[in-house]
Amino acid sequence: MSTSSILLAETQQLSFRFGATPILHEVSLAVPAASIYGFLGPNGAGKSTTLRVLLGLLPAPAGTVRLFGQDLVRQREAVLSRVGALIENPSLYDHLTGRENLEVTRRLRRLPAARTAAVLELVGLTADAHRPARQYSLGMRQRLGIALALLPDPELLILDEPTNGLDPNGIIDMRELLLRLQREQGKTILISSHLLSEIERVATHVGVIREGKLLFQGSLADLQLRQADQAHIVIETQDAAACRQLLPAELGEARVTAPGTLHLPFRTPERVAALVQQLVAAGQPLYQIACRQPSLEETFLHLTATRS
Ligand SMILES: Nc1ncnc2c1ncn2[C@@H]1O[C@H](COP(=O)(O)OP(=O)(O)OP(=O)(O)O)[C@@H](O)[C@H]1O
Repeated sequence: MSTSSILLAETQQLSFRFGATPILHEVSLAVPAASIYGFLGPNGAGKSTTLRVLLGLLPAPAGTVRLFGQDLVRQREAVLSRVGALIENPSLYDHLTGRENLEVTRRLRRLPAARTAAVLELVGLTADAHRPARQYSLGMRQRLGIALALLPDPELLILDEPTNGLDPNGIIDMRELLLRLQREQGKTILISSHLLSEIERVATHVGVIREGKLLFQGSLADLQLRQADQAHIVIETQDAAACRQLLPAELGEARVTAPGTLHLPFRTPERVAALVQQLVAAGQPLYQIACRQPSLEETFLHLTATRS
């Protein structure tokens, strides 16, 4: 089996209810080893719930959640010892310095003394380690939270919306940290966000969830392919409605978006050429014709838009 096909975190047909309210519907998440897996969806989609089930913080139906190929329920302690997590904001002692915050946890967990300096370095907080946590910016607090999660040197990091509320510099720092952890430390990172733009530059894989259902899962390249599928052409003419009437077979699925503008799905260049010929033959002026491809963000928004 190749490295990329080994799954470090996996749910199969995971369904979950809070009381009588169904929250997750048969979610089959597959997080490959060495990936940065962006788990995306709007607020309330079920991201945190899924991550909590993966971390054993919410009860999981037996046999449906695996970490490192092992059943979470049966091997709970063994597998969770290999996972580091930051869920919501980190709990910090504000009066203690960054270094002291780490030391408290390191001693409690009986980890080697060298780990504190190592994780401070990794998250870029060495120079600020002597300052009380209360003086830290939100971005620094999040990075200290990640340092805490990294103390036992876990193979898998699970981060729930770590960029929430960060300013652009904080987002850039976080992006660089994630890349460093994956590339230099070989970590696998599962990170949730409601904004594609915050993670599209670092994610290798994405899962898109809406209303508790996984709508898309694959590599970022797969999402880009889906984007290519949604390309369409825009025709500027004099009377869009008249063109549609003249060529019902060719323009039946076109949308008239302005008196002289038609939008229709792009199929092949040959079909575009044929359409242009037919419009001209029918005596319709063609002012402009363009092929438009939605951005990755538009593809994501289209996926997550609530359908009526
Ligand atoms: N303890 C709870 N009891 C009942 N319902 C809950 C509980 N926690 C979350 N929910 C509901 O479960 C659904 C999914 O919430 P979840 O927090 O997993 O979404 P999310 O995608 O992480 O969104 P957000 O970014 O807003 O946290 C929401 O409708 C939420 O109201």
